[in-house]
Amino acid sequence: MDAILNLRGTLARPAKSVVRPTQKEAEAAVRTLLLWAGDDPDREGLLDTPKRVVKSYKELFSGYNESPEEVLGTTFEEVSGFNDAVLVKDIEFHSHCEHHMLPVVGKAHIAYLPDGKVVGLSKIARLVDIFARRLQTQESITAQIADAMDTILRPRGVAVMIEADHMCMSMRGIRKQGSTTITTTFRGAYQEDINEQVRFMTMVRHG
Ligand SMILES: Nc1nc2c(ncn2[C@@H]2O[C@H](COP(=O)(O)OP(=O)(O)OP(=O)(O)O)[C@@H](O)[C@H]2O)c(=O)[nH]1
Ligand SMILES: [Zn+2]
Repeated sequence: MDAILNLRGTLARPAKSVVRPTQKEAEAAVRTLLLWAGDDPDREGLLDTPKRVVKSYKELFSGYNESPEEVLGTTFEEVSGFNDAVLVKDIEFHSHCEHHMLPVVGKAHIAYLPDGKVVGLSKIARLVDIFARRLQTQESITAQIADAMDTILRPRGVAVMIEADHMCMSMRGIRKQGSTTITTTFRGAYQEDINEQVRFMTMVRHG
């Protein structure tokens, strides 16, 4: 054990220190799983697999090292008084379910009603990746995106919709192909005004 990892993104989870294993320890764990799957980790094709898996985990779970506060920290106020809805839709993401560690593939649609300042559009897509690149439930990603937008940007309202396919539903277990899960959540004016919700849904579906 060589490092204490201070989990960032306090909006998502309470700050907590976890002990991160060394790369060698992580590779040994992958080797154990290869044996558990019934294969021979010493055959040529699998020799570098533990190293590759550990490297890919760094990328797939990079969201633990990133902070929503930093990403949404840069805002612009010079927008000629614009204060109507901004919707970024069809933001594709890849995540992993926290129950089976299997892929969740989907799209996020995020709208907000600015209150004097707007955020760079790419930052909204970055925010999705911060939460997607962690072990998640779809409900949690939805709520965490909305909470981050709400508490950091302080807009008049936030709406989030996520549509995703869960591999743990199709590759294993119940094995139902093609089902999609949709989650929505609303904050501020979107929560209070059903017309804003309808407008959001219409913009998501019809542009
Ligand atoms: N609500 C919710 N459930 C999820 C999500 N991802 C996976 N699940 C579900 O988590 C549940 C875990 O159920 P368990 O009974 O503990 O585990 P399991 O025996 O592997 O369940 P099965 O998938 O039914 O075989 C399953 O019903 C999954 O479909 C998610 O994002 N949100
Ligand atoms: Zn799952």
